[in-house]
Amino acid sequence: MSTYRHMELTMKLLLLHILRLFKRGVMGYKTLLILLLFTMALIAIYARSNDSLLTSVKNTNTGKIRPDPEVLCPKNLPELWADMNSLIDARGLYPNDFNLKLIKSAIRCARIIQVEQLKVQNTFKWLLTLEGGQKILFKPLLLPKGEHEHECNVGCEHPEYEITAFAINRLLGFNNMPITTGRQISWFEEIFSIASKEIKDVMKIINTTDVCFKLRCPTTVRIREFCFSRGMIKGSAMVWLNRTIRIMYPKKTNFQYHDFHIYSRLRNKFKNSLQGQDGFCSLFRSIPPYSEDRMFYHIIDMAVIDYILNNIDQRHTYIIGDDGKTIVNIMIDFGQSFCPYPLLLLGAPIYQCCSIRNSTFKAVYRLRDRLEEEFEKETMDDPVYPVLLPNVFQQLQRQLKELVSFLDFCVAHKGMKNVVID
Ligand SMILES: Nc1ncnc2c1ncn2[C@@H]1O[C@H](COP(=O)(O)OP(=O)(O)OP(=O)(O)O)[C@@H](O)[C@H]1O
Ligand SMILES: [Mn+2]
Repeated sequence: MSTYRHMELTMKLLLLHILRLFKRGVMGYKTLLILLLFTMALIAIYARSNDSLLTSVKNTNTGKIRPDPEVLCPKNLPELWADMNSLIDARGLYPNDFNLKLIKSAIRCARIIQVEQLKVQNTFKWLLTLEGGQKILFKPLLLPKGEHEHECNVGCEHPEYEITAFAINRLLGFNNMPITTGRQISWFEEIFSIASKEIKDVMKIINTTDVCFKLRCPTTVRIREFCFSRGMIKGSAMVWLNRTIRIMYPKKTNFQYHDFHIYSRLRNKFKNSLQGQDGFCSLFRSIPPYSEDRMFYHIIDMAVIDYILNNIDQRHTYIIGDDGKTIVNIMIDFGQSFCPYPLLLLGAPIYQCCSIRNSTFKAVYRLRDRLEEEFEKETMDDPVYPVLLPNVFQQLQRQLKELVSFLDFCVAHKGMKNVVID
């Protein structure tokens, strides 16, 4: 029971006791009056303190919400968001020389003006509108870092892996994942006053300082309560693309990128093709749009990142460019990364096809030699820092090394000029 509920009951009992004593003639009118006045004063003080509880939490948290006082919050937000959105083209979502630091600090500290609950799929998520109009997909960190609720994180996902995926996507020069960073949000200071009844109904305020909600991870029976101390919620914040997002389903077949995956083996007609048969890659390449180089090598890039992150959930996803025609390949959905089991088949597009873009090939080897320092540089100022626990980071290092060994194998068997494509 909360302290306040306790106080309320104690005061009611005190009142009853005073009245009982008066009835028994133990006290006179004067004593009764004094005691009643004293009790009423106590109730008034209690009511005031209860009323100001939200404010008092708010006050103690002031100054702690902004992640890093060193990073100034950008002022010209509407222009900043507009510039960012105008940079999307067929090559990706932002250019190599883009000022990510500035955008990330804007995502971390811009005022939240609207919050919507997105239909809960695998992950509890809010769609936030930040000052200047940019929408952000916010997924709170629920499970403790490194804890696996279910095999391969199906069910309750890990939003810190979205932040990791963005860093790796960036370090490999793909630049096709929507910009993602950690953000800390205060329920009391930033959400409460703008939240709809639907959102407030989900959240429970306990002891008026901790905010909790109950959630059943879709694949598990158990309902868990997740609590945020002082209402401070950390999570991943991803730029929302105001576009139609589509998943690639090649025409006249149910054959798609997922067909390489161990998890989709059961659902597709090509299940036997996955068992390392040589013909699989040429079959894949003969199916539009994978007959087109740009599409095929995007699949290889996806396999690179999925292998490094041991992620089972990615699909070939794209948006349409400003001209209404061009396909812009993007990468999303990494909350199920770092499956604790080795999933060799995630690397099938690499070791079966043995064909990769020169830029990806070089970036993979470069990253292998500098992963620790580069990842640290990308994430050191993140509010969710350290983004990965040491054992998960070691898994990342291991997976990257294995990926390099696939490429070594390809080069040894097919020769560099047949593996690396310009
Ligand atoms: N940055 C984004 N911009 C626009 N739409 C997005 C973005 N990220 C995700 N979406 C849309 O929201 C859907 C759900 O997002 P996401 O896959 O990240 O959530 P999830 O809870 O992990 O769901 P899933 O069950 O598919 O794993 C996506 O399929 C996509 O259509
Ligand atoms: Mn997901």
